[in-house]
Amino acid sequence: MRVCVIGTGYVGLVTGACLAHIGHDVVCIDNNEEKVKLMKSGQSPIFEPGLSEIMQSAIQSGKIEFSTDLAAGVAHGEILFIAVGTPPLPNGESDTRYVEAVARGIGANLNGGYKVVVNKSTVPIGSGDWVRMIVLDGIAERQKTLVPAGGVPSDDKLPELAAHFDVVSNPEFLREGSAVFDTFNPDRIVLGGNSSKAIAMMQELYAPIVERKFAADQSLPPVPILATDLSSAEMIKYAANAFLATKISFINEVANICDRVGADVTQVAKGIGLDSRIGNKFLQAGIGWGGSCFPKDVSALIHTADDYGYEAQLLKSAVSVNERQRLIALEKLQQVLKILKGKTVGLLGLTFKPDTDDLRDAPALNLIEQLNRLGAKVKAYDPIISQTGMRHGLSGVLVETDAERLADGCDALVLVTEWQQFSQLDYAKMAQLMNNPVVIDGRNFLDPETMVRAGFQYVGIGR
Ligand SMILES: NC(=O)C1=CN([C@@H]2O[C@H](COP(=O)(O)OP(=O)(O)OC[C@H]3O[C@@H](n4cnc5c(N)ncnc54)[C@H](O)[C@@H]3O)[C@@H](O)[C@H]2O)C=CC1
Ligand SMILES: O=C(O)[C@H]1O[C@H](OP(=O)(O)OP(=O)(O)OC[C@H]2O[C@@H](n3ccc(=O)[nH]c3=O)[C@H](O)[C@@H]2O)[C@H](O)[C@@H](O)[C@@H]1O
Repeated sequence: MRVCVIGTGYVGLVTGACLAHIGHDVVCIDNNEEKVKLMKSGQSPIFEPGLSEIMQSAIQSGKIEFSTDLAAGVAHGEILFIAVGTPPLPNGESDTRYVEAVARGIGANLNGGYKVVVNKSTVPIGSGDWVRMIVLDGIAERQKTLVPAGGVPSDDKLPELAAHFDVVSNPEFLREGSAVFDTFNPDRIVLGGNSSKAIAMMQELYAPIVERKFAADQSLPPVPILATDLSSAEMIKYAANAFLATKISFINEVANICDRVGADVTQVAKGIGLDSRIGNKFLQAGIGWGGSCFPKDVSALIHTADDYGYEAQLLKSAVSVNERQRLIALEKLQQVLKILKGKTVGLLGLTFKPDTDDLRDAPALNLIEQLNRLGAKVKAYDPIISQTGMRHGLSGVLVETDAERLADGCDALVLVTEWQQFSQLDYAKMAQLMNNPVVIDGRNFLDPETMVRAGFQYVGIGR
């Protein structure tokens, strides 16, 4: 099928490359010229395992193209994905201006053939109908420009074009760091909309994935497709992220109680996770959830509830537990070192989770800010950020090129991100290079006994 993906970030580029990999003809549009230039040369502007490989093979087989030309993308695609960002506004509400610009642009460039406009971006509930309205506005604006000078505006073609597109909500559930894997191995595909024609086209688009043709385990039953109305699909996305974020806040709260009573949260998580009603995923206690989505999506849902006069108390608590948890490493550093002024703290990891280069709303950023405020010097080593020099949004921290340089002269280390590489460092050597070999394990990732044998004082979260 002919697909156009507008917005080539973590979601758009992965979606475009994966759809090209399974045989569709994809045009990816972005208004960032630098990014488009890079992608045309076969390079991915983001770090995501497996992405460059499938991008390059799709380029070679002619299945994917990159462009800044929205008109050409709209003309090409029978399915048009909107995958631009929806960042948070200061009041927590979702900023939908990029979605609006794209929807208007789609309307202004519709060419008469039937199109499915797909909301892949995470958008406030009700956005499906709103996007339809904006596309219609775009069509109407173009109609006006087609009127000859001095002529009477005519809406003649408007009904025809308006009848030739439908809007579908197709929320995305991929995780950064495993985005390609998640796209080929989804737990479900949600399709919201009221046009059976549009839903049928989406089912055709996803058929190879549904049939597990590109799955890690091809013997699994087909991927469930859930067809819903627009609003329910939009709500499913927010509810899923809010539930997962709340689950993490829950285990972090339990960890803080464990710390006080002398229990070990890693054992407690195992014990409750074996109950199939609870499940063992997303029960890893630590320094809190971050990233580009959990914080903004939970805030947006709270804001939506507020708009309808409902106070989302549980969600607000999940957020406040998380805000406090973001500072737990600082509390522990103060317990061990007492005074932080003049001390040097080394951070192992900067990104909000492993296997990504994404620093958006990373817990490391809060920690750096607070340590600076208290007069500590902060250094960091991150396997990706240290290598690529992608330091956007980073200040008040010296980024070292390896873990031993990081350890040199430190009064404590804090493991912020559980990069797999951090399980294989030469901690005995690192301990010798430090002023004071203390490690705060912000992700309960390291083995306490190994760390003690290496000469460290080990402090975990709730263990
Ligand atoms: N990052 C993630 O893991 C996930 C994100 N989402 C949602 O997907 C959406 C996109 O998120 P990301 O991919 O992280 O965003 P991103 O910020 O990485 O990428 C957005 C892209 O859209 C481009 N763009 C903005 N305005 C444009 C326009 N008018 N025309 C063409 N391109 C334009 C930007 O240049 C950028 O490349 C958001 O709504 C997010 O909540 C959903 C699931 C997972
Ligand atoms: O909407 C989105 O953007 C995406 O948000 C999350 O994906 P992502 O943010 O990429 O990464 P996660 O693996 O969910 O981790 C989010 C945060 O929670 C933290 N986390 C995760 C799991 C856990 O047990 N404990 C914990 O503290 C991570 O360290 C990270 O800071 C969801 O898992 C995806 O399903 C969703 O599509």
